[in-house]
Amino acid sequence: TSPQLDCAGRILRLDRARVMGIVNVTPDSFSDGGAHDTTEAAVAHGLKLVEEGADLLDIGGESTRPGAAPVSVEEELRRVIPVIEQLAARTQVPISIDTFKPEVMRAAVAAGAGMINDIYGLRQEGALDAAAATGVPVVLMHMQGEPGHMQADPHYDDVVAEVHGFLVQRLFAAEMAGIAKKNLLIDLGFGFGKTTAHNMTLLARSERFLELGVPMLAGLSRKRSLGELTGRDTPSERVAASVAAHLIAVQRGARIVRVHDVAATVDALKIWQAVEAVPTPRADA
Ligand SMILES: Nc1nc2[nH]c(S[C@@H](C(=O)O)c3ccccc3)nc2c(=O)[nH]1
Repeated sequence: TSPQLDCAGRILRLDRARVMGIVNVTPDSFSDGGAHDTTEAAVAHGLKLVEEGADLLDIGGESTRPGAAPVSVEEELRRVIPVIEQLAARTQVPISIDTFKPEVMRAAVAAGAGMINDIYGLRQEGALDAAAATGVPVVLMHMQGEPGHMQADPHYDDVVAEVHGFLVQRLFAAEMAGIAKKNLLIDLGFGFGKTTAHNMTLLARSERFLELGVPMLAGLSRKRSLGELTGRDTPSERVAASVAAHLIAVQRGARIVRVHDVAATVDALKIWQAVEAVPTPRADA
């Protein structure tokens, strides 16, 4: 049986790389920031990404960009719950909640989310128990430091070994908390306490993490490192770089890519899948 994730009843097959579309529900990312506008615009954006071919959506109510103001539980719930309810009702794809707050995890799954995406790798107080109680798959991501200062001066003796060790520890903690291994995914956390050199080293050596035995998610979409490498100072000018980076991530083992530009990424992966489908010549042929 080919690998798959049961996202609260919505099955995400991992027989081929899957595309996770990003839906940010942060007032500053929509028109006048009014609550109704924000919900409506976020739902419309999510529906558009599914039309473009997204296999699942990632709903985030708190920007974790360096320097972003923290958001209260109440405010984050006000932002994400209506969007999750509407998208779960109007699409068939699994909905992931991008949060590190236990209360938001529980409420989001109750509202229809089928996956938890936690940039803190369930390290916040109560997060392990909350995630275990929901029974949905969880993405455990590596981050060095905190969003507020993680990019000040990231340093590793051996970035691959240190990220690997962190993920081994989080996988163990999650399984000890009662989360089945079939419900666990890992993510190297590109841009979370890493220089561009660190990010490229991790991307180059992604296959090293496959021995952990769980699907890997990669998120490089429009990130600063891609801007540094291309000279594209505006995130929306980093589409080609993002597509290239995610194609490489898939070639080196990633099973899910978290992207803004769904249509472009879906097209690129179709070419990859066509090449993957070509049978390997028989040794004696
Ligand atoms: N699992 C997983 N979740 C994620 N959430 C985000 S937020 C991202 C942004 O797109 O703004 C971002 C980029 C750089 C700094 C802060 C926030 N990035 C990921 C990721 O790489 N993996």
